Amino acid sequence: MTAHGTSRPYRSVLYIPGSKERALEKATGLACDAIIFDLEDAVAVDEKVNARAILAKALKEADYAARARIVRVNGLDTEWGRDDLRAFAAAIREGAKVDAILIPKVSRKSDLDAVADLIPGVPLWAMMETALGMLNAAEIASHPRLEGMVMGTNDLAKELQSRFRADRLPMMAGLGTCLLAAKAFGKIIVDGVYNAFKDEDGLKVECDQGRDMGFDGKTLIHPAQLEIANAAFAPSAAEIDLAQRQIAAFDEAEKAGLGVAVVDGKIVENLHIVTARQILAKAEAIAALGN
Ligand SMILES: CC(C)(COP(=O)(O)OP(=O)(O)OC[C@H]1O[C@@H](n2cnc3c(N)ncnc32)[C@H](O)[C@@H]1OP(=O)(O)O)[C@@H](O)C(=O)NCCC(=O)NCCSC(=O)C[C@H](O)C(=O)O
Ligand SMILES: [Mg+2]
Repeated sequence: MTAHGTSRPYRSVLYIPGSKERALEKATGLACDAIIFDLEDAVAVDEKVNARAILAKALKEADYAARARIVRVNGLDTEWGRDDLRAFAAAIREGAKVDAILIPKVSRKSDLDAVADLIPGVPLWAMMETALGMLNAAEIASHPRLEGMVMGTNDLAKELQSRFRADRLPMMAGLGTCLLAAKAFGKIIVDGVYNAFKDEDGLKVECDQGRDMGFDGKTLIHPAQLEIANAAFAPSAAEIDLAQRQIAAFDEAEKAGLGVAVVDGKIVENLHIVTARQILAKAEAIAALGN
């Protein structure tokens, strides 16, 4: 379940530079659950103002259907941040469909307050990518306007001066801390990007690790990464089958006045049924998307 008790999938969350008209158009037909329309690091300084206008137009005119539309603005400590927020507050009033505003490099809860005042009524998401943000993850997650968190593992690696490892050992303290914070406050949390976008095997390893940890999905930078993320973060056929059998066995146990059932040699209690129902709800939500 996500923040609002729904099972909206966030298996694949694709970044698209706000300046790239071809990619903005292409995304209307891509099998991603959500799109981060980026005005920050994917957009060159000379393109910042132009990208804002291109993106506002796309979000008014293009049909992104069920995909969640998340706009990543520039930080308020840059010359573009305030104008990005003003432009999108106006675009939303004029009919642009925006599901959330994503704020980069959130380090404190007060970073969210500053944005919340400038764009009332729109859910906020936070990029978790600074060392201070890791230390303040719980208070950031507790913000009432916050709906989701996105790991920014490139910026985090830069701050930590860590090196890439396939097992992501240097990232684990930050990933785990943010995951705990998001889950404690019922927020969505998606994993960071895998930069080597032609390396399918490496991406699969990272997606499986993120799924095992409990992330809702993975941020992606190229359409070629969608299929692997969608598969990794969807309930597998075996998980669906087990969930169905657990629910049936537990129903039978309850009818017999018992609080515990046994399936495949393992105990099933009420808490496992909560998980089983979540798995089935997510599978249904994905089936409804048709991809
Ligand atoms: C990585 C890329 C620069 C590669 O671009 P390109 O060489 O053009 O790729 P292809 O020729 O293979 O593209 C094939 C077609 O796919 C479309 N395309 C490419 N990327 C996207 C995309 N992201 N979304 C939608 N469509 C896309 C191309 O237009 C081609 O279409 P067609 O003309 O029909 O053939 C490029 O993929 C790219 O720019 N990716 C996004 C990079 C990005 O957003 N970076 C910022 C986010 S990462 C980050 O900042 C995370 C965080 O903050 C942190 O700190 O970690
Ligand atoms: Mg970043």
